Amino acid sequence: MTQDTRIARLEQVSKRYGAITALERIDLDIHRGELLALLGPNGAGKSTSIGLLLGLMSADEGHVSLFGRDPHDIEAHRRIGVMLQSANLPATLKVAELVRLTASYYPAPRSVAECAALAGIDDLLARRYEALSGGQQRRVQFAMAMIGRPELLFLDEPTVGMDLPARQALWAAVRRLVGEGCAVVLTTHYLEEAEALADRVCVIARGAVVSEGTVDALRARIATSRVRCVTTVGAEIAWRWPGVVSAVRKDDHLEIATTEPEATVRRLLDADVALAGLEVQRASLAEAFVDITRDDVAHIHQEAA
Ligand SMILES: Nc1ncnc2c1ncn2[C@@H]1O[C@H](COP(=O)(O)OP(=O)(O)OP(=O)(O)O)[C@@H](O)[C@H]1O
Repeated sequence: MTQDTRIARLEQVSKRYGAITALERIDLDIHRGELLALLGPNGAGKSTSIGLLLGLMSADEGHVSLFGRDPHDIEAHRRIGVMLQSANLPATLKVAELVRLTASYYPAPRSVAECAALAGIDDLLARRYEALSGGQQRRVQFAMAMIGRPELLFLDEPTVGMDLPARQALWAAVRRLVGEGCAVVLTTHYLEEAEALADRVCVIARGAVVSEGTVDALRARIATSRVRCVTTVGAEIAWRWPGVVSAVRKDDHLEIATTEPEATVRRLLDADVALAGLEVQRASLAEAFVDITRDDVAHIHQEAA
């Protein structure tokens, strides 16, 4: 018998806010040790899904569980860490005090020093929280979310407001936590963030899961690759080759979309011995996301019109 690795679940869950249906019979499993990226357009139901798993609200229908328990259960809460989009923290406390206070809630927390090093906040410990920049506050919130050695960490748009080095440092820290066996649920609108970190991606739109799989599986839904090079070969010639979906000349570059990149590259090299600057790119997760959610985004815009 295979071991059940599911540590958090939404089963056929519906959630309504008055007349608005935020989630409609959604199923979502989070497995031990995985990094699950929860993606979707604005208003898709990501925060509501997380809110239900955290016990911040109750489902109208269906079943929600956290470590096999009710999500309000204090024992379940001691096994999770949370970084939400907004955090109401006592602003006048120093960062070290905030981190220590959070640690006291957990049975076997990291030391403040270890946590500060991992979150990159050593130089902020003596500062008052309210005096920090937005990006610095996010780093402190991350430290507070992981000081308890959670088995499951919820990160809701964790890198909003962070500069590139801070973002990359957080990615490295998240990778380390996952390497130690911590499961992570990440919501983000930065698709390169999901691409860099996720084992599995779940795309939610209009309250339901519309696509689920590895980053590679989602990218593979887009069959075309881009081939770009400096060449004298004309677009009208490339159009005739098998697999070529489009060919466009931009200054001295030829840009080809093709379902058979290897065959296209072979043709190009045969046709032009002086060809230079060859680039071949598979579809990105961002392109796959646009494709998967195209109908839903169009629907949202129609409703707004
Ligand atoms: N407190 C609330 N009262 C009424 N409607 C709400 C409330 N919270 C969320 N909604 C609605 O429920 C739907 C799902 O919202 P939710 O915040 O879960 O989406 P999201 O995917 O997290 O969006 P975003 O990417 O914008 O954060 C939206 O239509 C939203 O307007």
